[in-house]
Parts: sequence; structure tokens; C-alpha cells
Amino acid sequence: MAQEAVTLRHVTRRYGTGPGAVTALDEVSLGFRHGTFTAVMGPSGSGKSTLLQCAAGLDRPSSGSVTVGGTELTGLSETRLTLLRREHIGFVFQNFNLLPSLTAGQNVALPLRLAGRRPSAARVREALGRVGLEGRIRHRPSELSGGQQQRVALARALITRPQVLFGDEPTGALDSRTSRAVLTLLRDMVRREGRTTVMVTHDPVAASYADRVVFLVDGRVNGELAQASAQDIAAYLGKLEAAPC
Ligand SMILES: Nc1ncnc2c1ncn2[C@@H]1O[C@H](COP(=O)(O)OP(=O)(O)OP(=O)(O)O)[C@@H](O)[C@H]1O
Repeated sequence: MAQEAVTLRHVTRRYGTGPGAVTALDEVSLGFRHGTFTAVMGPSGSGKSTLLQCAAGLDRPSSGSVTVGGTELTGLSETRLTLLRREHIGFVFQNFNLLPSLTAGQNVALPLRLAGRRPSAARVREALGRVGLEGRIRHRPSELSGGQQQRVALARALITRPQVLFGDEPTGALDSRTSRAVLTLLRDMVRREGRTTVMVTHDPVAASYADRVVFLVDGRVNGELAQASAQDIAAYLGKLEAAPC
């Protein structure tokens, strides 16, 4: 098996044409090894979300290639790409993206239902149990706190047992205590289940939960830190933000 769960090779993503064109990613080559937890950081507009979207097959690079679990995404039809995302990739977003009219259990079951499968109540309960919410299966999102909603979103992302979990600011809407609980859960899932996790964040404390922090500036990789403290990450980021363009 390849050592990397996700590999980007010379990925460029350009928006628009002519003088107003923006190069959001510029020849980015990066690998995410199986069973690792990576945070992606960088100044606003440096290309973090674009990187995540391209790596997760939600957006297509203008050039270069992305491989997930050994499958090259370039050239896959929309249908094949949707199937690959459904089977192998999980997402969590800042705003949770739960469907308000469905219960926690129904939200968690949704990815399998969309894939034409009928998950058993036991499987849904087990998924909610892994995030400490087994008692909340019948609650709707409006009856749950922000941290609980994000944990439901995590259970939903993990019910298909994806190879890779992507998070775009997954703790951005949570207070610091709730955020720590969700990050601990993410880190435990990487350690216990070997789930490869890639998370965009602005928060050095959140990034310190990762094994590795990759920094982007102007669409390019601009260094990385391993097993770094929040202080070291904040200092590195401060230097990047202070550097002249
Ligand atoms: N759909 C789009 N059309 C045009 N330009 C875009 C589009 N999406 C992103 N961009 C541009 O690409 C660049 C990178 O954007 P991206 O959202 O990836 O940055 P980011 O690092 O995630 O930013 P932030 O931290 O502010 O969320 C920015 O200059 C942005 O304006």
C-alpha cells in the first residue's frame, strides 16, 4: 500500500482569466501519510480552503494531479468522483452543515442512505457512541449545543469509515473548551483508528493537536513544523504574516 493517503503533485488552481485571474494554488506538491493528523495554516487568502477542496475532490485543479487512496482523481467523471468521495472521504465544516429537520440519528445515517444503503439502528447508535452522544439519537440539531452538533457532524463524516477526514475550520465556531473536546476526539480517532486527518485552521492551539503543520503563503507551501507547540506555531505564523509580499 502507498504510504500516502493523499498526494498532490504540482497542483495549480487558477480562478478566472486575463488580468483579473487569481492563482489560489501555485504548483503545490504535498503528501499526507496514512494515519497522520495534519493542520494547514497560513494568512487569509493563502489558498488553504482551495487546497482542501482540491485534495478532497470537491474542486478540480487547473493543472497537476491529486491521488486519494491510490486513485488518481484527475480525469474521473463527476459520477465516479461523487462515488469516491462518498466511500473514501469524510468532511466536517465550520458551520456543521446538519439538516435541521432531521434527528441526530437521521443526520448520521444520511451518507449511507445516499449511497443506497440502510444502516441499522445499532450502527447509527455506535457511530454516535464514538463521539459520546449515544443518548441524543432522537434530538434535532436545534436541541443540541454547538459542540454536540459538531460531534454529530463528525459521527456523520465517519459512518462510512472513510480513509481520509477533511476539516475546514471544524472548531472555528466553538468556544475554546468545546473546541478542545472536539480536537481531542479527532486526535484520538487518528491514533486509535489510523484515520488520516487534514484540517484547515487559523488557531495555533487547534493546530498543536496535529502531528504536522503545513504553512501556505500566496498559494505555495512555505515550510512546516512537526509536533509543535501552540506558541511555536503562533511565532512561525507571525513571521509569515510580517514578511513582505
Ligand atoms: N471561486 C473563486 N473565484 C475567484 N477567486 C477565488 C475563488 N475562491 C477563492 N478565490 C481566491 O483564491 C485565493 C485563495 O482563497 P482560499 O479561500 O483558498 O484562501 P484561504 O487561505 O482559505 O483564506 P481564508 O483564511 O481567508 O479563508 C484568494 O485570493 C481568493 O480570493
